[in-house]
Amino acid sequence: MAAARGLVLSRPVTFVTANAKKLEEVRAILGNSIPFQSLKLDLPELQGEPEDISKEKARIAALQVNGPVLVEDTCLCFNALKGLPGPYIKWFLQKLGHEGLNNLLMAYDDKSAYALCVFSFAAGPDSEPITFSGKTPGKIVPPRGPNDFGWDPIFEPDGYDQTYAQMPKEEKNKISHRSKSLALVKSHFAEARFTFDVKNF
Ligand SMILES: O=c1[nH]c(=O)c2ncn([C@@H]3O[C@H](COP(=O)(O)OP(=O)(O)OP(=O)(O)O)[C@@H](O)[C@H]3O)c2[nH]1
Ligand SMILES: [Mg+2]
Repeated sequence: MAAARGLVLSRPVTFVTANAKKLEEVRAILGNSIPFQSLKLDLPELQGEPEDISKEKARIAALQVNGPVLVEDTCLCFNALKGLPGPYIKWFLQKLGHEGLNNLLMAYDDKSAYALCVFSFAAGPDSEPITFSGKTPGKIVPPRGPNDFGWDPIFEPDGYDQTYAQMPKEEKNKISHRSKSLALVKSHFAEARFTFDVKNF
């Protein structure tokens, strides 16, 4: 059936990530709101500002998939360090661990931080990616809770006495950087009136 208005995507959106925990959360947050499939690829990442990193990931992903893609880049930003480690958190976490990340803030009273998630959508290899940013403020604390996703045990969102890791998943998914960013993605899809030509899926 032809769409009355808007853009028709003749292929499902592919969410490209090498991170299974991200995918799990994206599945839980999106539910059936946007039909998507996933592809496990570790995309190269530019250095620089979060939006530019995310957009470039989307450009590379759209070329590889040759169709519509969603990607995201996640940052953990310490206010005392003027936003660092930011997009480099993956490597800081890998090298320093939770204790080392806490130690980075030892010399500062200000332990405040924010989690930032920047999704990018590219309709195809020839389309300029659009970004959607979601931010959750909080603070860096000694680790509490299960250690099954990145820096969740050391991030305590403002207004909560639990770390992301201690919160039930549904609770984290209601207030997280990722869910805020995905809320914007969802409204973009609703406003742009993307229609999925499901017979091609
Ligand atoms: O505790 C966490 N709670 C989260 O909600 C969360 N989201 C991402 N991360 C971690 O932060 C780094 C981002 O780097 P990142 O965006 O480049 O991800 P990635 O390389 O793992 O996957 P991708 O780039 O293939 O999508 C990686 O170490 C991720 O594991 C999180 N940790
Ligand atoms: Mg990455």
